[in-house]
Order: sequence, then structure tokens, then C-alpha cells
Amino acid sequence: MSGLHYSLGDRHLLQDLDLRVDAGESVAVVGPSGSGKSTLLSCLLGLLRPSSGTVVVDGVDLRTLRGRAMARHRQRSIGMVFQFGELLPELTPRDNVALAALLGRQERSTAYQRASALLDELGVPQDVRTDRLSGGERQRTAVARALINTPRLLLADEPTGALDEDTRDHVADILFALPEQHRCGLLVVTHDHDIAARADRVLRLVGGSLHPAAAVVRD
Ligand SMILES: Nc1ncnc2c1ncn2[C@@H]1O[C@H](COP(=O)(O)OP(=O)(O)OP(=O)(O)O)[C@@H](O)[C@H]1O
Repeated sequence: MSGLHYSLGDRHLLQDLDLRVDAGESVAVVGPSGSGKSTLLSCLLGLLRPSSGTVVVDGVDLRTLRGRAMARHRQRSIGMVFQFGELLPELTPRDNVALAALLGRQERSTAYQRASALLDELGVPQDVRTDRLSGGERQRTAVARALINTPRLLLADEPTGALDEDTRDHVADILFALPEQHRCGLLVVTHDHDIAARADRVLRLVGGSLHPAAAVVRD
């Protein structure tokens, strides 16, 4: 993103942000509650239109996309992991992951094969109801779902915020290995400075601007 501004009424939430995340790289964004971290993610997802500036994801300027084309690009190029997994509880992990592939227009048998392979790799039981899984297993399912359409950019909003310490560390190990394993960029928004410290770069969003985290005081 370059020169990104986002205003809400007369409040300038994001101001002149420049950020580049390359394939194979991880970046963490920390910052006080209400500083605009989720808004930043929404701009990257094309869910919010910046007031000015450009967002380019996987070589496509999001200003050129609308409606279905935006949804299609998002589906093809971006994987998203939420704090609470946001999975369908009554489906199996395999169905949850395969569903994202089917929506991404993968062929049915390929979708289910890839879902199984990813869940195996991440050590998640496949054929139980998702609401029977532990918190860590759910987040690993969410990671598999985010990866199934081979995204160029992975976004994660507090991906370990709902986990105990050991599980948090395990999920973080998996997450931060992904850029190299899958040649995607990873952008993690978190309040957890231990998690942020695992990223190649840590930025702090404060007063609408991004700063290298070492240059500012912690939350
Ligand atoms: N649609 C909206 N209408 C009005 N205010 C909004 C809207 N969306 C976000 N805000 C405000 O914008 C600010 C930034 O919100 P945002 O969710 O991006 O912050 P955040 O850094 O992700 O916070 P947290 O760490 O608590 O999740 C907040 O003050 C929020 O109340």
C-alpha cells in the first residue's frame, strides 16, 4: 500500500501509510486498541475503500475492482485467519477447509484431497465436528482454510489471542513458518508482543502512522 489514507468523518484514522509485504516475508503490526489495525486489514481485503492512496495485492490495484471481481480476487489471492477461527461448527474440519476451495472454484475431488493433505500436515483430526476440536486444532483448521486457495498474502487478526500459552506458541510456530513454506507474505495484527517479535519486521500503528516498533514505547 502506498500513500493510504482512511478517514471516518473528520477523523483521520490512517494517514499516508506505506507498507510492502513481500512473498516469503512476515510483518507484524501492533498498536493500541482503536488505532486502526482492523481497518488497515479491511483496506487490504478490499472491504473498505481508502479515502486516497493505493493498495496493490498480488499485482492488482484494488481500485480497479468492484463487487464480484473484488470478491474473486480476494478469494484467489488472500487467506485470512481470525481470532476465533470463524469456522462452521457443525461441519467437519475437512468440510470447512474444502468449502473454501469449492468457493474458490477448485474441482471437488481436488478440493477434498488438498483439504485432507493440509489438515494432515497441521495435525488436525478431519472427520469430527469442528465444535469438538480444541482451540489450537480450530486455529490450525483456520490456517488450513486460509491456505487452501494458495494465497499470495496471508492476513491474521489476533490469530493466537484466544489460546493458552503452549497452544499459542504451537500455532505461532506454524504461522510464521508459512511465508517460507508457501511463498506468501504474512501480515499479523496482534496485541501480543511475543508473537509480534517472531515476525521479520514489527511495525506499530499509532496516531494513524506506521513506525518501526523499536522506535516507540510499547503499549
Ligand atoms: N464503521 C465505523 N464507524 C465508526 N467508527 C468506526 C467504524 N469502524 C471503526 N471505527 C472506529 O475506528 C477506530 C479504529 O477501529 P479498529 O477496529 O480498526 O481498531 P483496532 O486497532 O483494530 O482496535 P482493537 O485492537 O481494539 O481491535 C475505532 O475508534 C473504532 O471505534
